[in-house]
Amino acid sequence: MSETTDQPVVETPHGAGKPDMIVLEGVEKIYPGSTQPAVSELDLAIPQGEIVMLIGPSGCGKTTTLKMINRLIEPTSGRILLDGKDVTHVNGDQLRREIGYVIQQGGLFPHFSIADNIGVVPKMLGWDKQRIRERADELLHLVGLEPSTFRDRYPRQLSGGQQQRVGVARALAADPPVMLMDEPFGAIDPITRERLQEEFLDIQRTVGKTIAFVTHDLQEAVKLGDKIAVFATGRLEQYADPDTVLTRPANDFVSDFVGGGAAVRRLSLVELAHLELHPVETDEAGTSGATGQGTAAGSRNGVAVAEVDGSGRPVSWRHLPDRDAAGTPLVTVPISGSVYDAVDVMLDGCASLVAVVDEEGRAQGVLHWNDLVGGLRTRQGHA
Ligand SMILES: Nc1ncnc2c1ncn2[C@@H]1O[C@H](COP(=O)(O)OP(=O)(O)OP(=O)(O)O)[C@@H](O)[C@H]1O
Repeated sequence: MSETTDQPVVETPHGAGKPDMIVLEGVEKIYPGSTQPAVSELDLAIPQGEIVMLIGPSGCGKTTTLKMINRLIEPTSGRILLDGKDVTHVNGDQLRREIGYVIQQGGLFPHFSIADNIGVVPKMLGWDKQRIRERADELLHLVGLEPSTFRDRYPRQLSGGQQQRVGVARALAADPPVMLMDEPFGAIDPITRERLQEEFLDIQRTVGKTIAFVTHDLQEAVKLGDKIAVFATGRLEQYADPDTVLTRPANDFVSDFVGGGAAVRRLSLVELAHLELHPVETDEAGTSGATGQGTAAGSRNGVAVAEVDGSGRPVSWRHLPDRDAAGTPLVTVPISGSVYDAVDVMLDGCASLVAVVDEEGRAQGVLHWNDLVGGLRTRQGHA
């Protein structure tokens, strides 16, 4: 176990060559009537285009920190810079129009239609109606909601996950460079939450915002964060990339917070697309083994062969080199996922191997349970 240090360990305060978009310098918050700072002498720099996850136990000052960035809460002392400009004393309302903000359950206005919810900030900025309408439709598309179905509905007519998507669309409406997200997926069931996380990463690949994101969930922090800021009460204990936080916790507090299971959590950092997978061949259902499409004669002793449906999607194992194909369930995982997702699918399906499939659902390779203990091999050029 590492020693407890007096200073927060800030290992990667800057992104490689990227300018810092959000900078907190010696920021402190002491609420009226309190003697203890809720946030104490905080230095934090978030590089442009990165997602930084703020995590820590309840009451440690995550939300206070987030709300000081858009000045919903005024810092007692210290400076906040956005894109190099000191915003500590600028007009707060003005500032908040330039910063996207997403909260739990979307925080939508119940009496506004979905389109009007998305258009709140553009309207304040004086955009004309046509432009606001077009922007709302564009963003509904981006977050996976069909505009013609959703634009005229009211928030109560949407599921929690759909409301959350609208919350993200609303925050993006005026294309702010910075987004603040306060447990946006906290109140969503685990399956929907995972889907929203994937979609959020997809959207971020398109929009490239600088994002400060509060979460309670370490797995979420590891999955979404370029960096993780771990807070104890009012204090930053470690600020580093997820792998470093999991493998080299800065002190006993972080070590205890990360807890057991760090090795399993790290599996979500290993992308299937970067792995050397076992080869797989395919036979269309109904064909005999020898004539199946894609099956090289004589190769099937050493190679897994999956039976595929008319669309080329694997449905069952026809041949497995070292086990009974008929008795082994065929489970699949998308190649855009991580080894963690593959393990999850294998455990869920009681399967000792998984077919990794592309976007169309076609088999690209196989990952075996044994690979996890025997050592995962990455493809050349990918660490
Ligand atoms: N308006 C307020 N007035 C007084 N104290 C406050 C106020 N808001 C928060 N606090 C206190 O400041 C501390 C930090 O609160 P904050 O909400 O930032 O924590 P958090 O890490 O976001 O917590 P949680 O994970 O439970 O949401 C807590 O002790 C809280 O009680």
